[in-house]
Amino acid sequence: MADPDLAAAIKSALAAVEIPGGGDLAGYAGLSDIIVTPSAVAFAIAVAPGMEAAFGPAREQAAAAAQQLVGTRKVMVSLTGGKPPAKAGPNFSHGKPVLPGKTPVPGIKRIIAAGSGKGGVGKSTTAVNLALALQAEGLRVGLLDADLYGPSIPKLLALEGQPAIRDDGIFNPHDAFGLKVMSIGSMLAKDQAVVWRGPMATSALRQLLRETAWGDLDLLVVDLPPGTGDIQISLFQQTVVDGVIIVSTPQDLALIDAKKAIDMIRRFNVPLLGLVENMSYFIAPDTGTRYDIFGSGGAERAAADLKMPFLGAIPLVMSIREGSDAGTPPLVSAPGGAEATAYRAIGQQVLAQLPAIPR
Ligand SMILES: Nc1ncnc2c1ncn2[C@@H]1O[C@H](COP(=O)(O)OP(=O)(O)OP(=O)(O)O)[C@@H](O)[C@H]1O
Repeated sequence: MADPDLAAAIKSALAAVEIPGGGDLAGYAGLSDIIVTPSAVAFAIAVAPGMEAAFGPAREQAAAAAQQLVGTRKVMVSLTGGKPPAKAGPNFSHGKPVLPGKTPVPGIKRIIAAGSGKGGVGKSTTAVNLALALQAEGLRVGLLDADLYGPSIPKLLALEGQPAIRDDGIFNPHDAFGLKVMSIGSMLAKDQAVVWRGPMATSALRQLLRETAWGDLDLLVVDLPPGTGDIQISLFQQTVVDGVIIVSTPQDLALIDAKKAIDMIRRFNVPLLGLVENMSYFIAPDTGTRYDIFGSGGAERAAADLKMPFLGAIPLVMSIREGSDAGTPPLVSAPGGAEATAYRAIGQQVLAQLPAIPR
């Protein structure tokens, strides 16, 4: 069945799901769009605060009804708190309609995410240095490590200990070089393996995002896990993400994987800010000579093919690896150096792509 037909069939099936207070889910104003991807089907039900438990059975019935129609695709139905939207019409953010179910995170003006098609391409390193680069532009910036399956931000920023928890159960984020930082990694014992099942992962994300005292932030950078899984779906469903940057290495294989991630982001109508090519070229530490070890221009051409901006290239340099491993990113250890300059140029491109941030 074609994707739009499948979404329509699921919506029809939801007419059989009763909701608290009378009526059915298909006709409920808090039902989001039904997103169909090659491997998953996802939608959200926005409910008034305190109504989550009452809507639990409707959520389960909706998931079961959808599962019957979608074969092996994975079904994700999330209940999102906050006020359901008024029936009168859609909300708007930056002139675009906001899907029902999406609620802003109080105090945060913009949210951007760093994603990649596969692991190990330097997404977390890029997210950290991009956050610092945006801070260097005068913004108040936070960083959320949503890579629940392989959190690396605590190491990259040398975060120590666990975040403090206030009496009301809200986390106080870490402060790292002026950034407000939360990572699931700082809540785990060292080297503890994490196996998150879908619902646990999404509720951990919700908690990190919404139960952290971020204060007033101009921008939050979210480090996503690689690929196209529960965390991405959950983030895009529950709040307005102003844009995603895709990090890729120059090898074609990585770009093929990146294409899948890009396709998914487009399906969720989240703006793609552009492609960053990491470990793009090598600079000899002794002579400063540049070597295009994988050929040049691959990611730039790929960005053009994918109709998305090319944000810039980051060299493959030992100082990035060593500084990252030691918890001192280049933006901190050598703010005027070539690496920091490359990240700052990308930060400026990102800001140029985003809607202006009100001050
Ligand atoms: N430009 C670079 N030059 C040299 N080393 C780099 C560069 N970018 C990242 N690295 C190194 O590559 C390794 C992987 O980086 P990182 O953890 O940021 O990748 P990732 O894509 O977030 O991976 P995962 O998704 O598995 O967490 C790290 O050891 C990091 O220090």
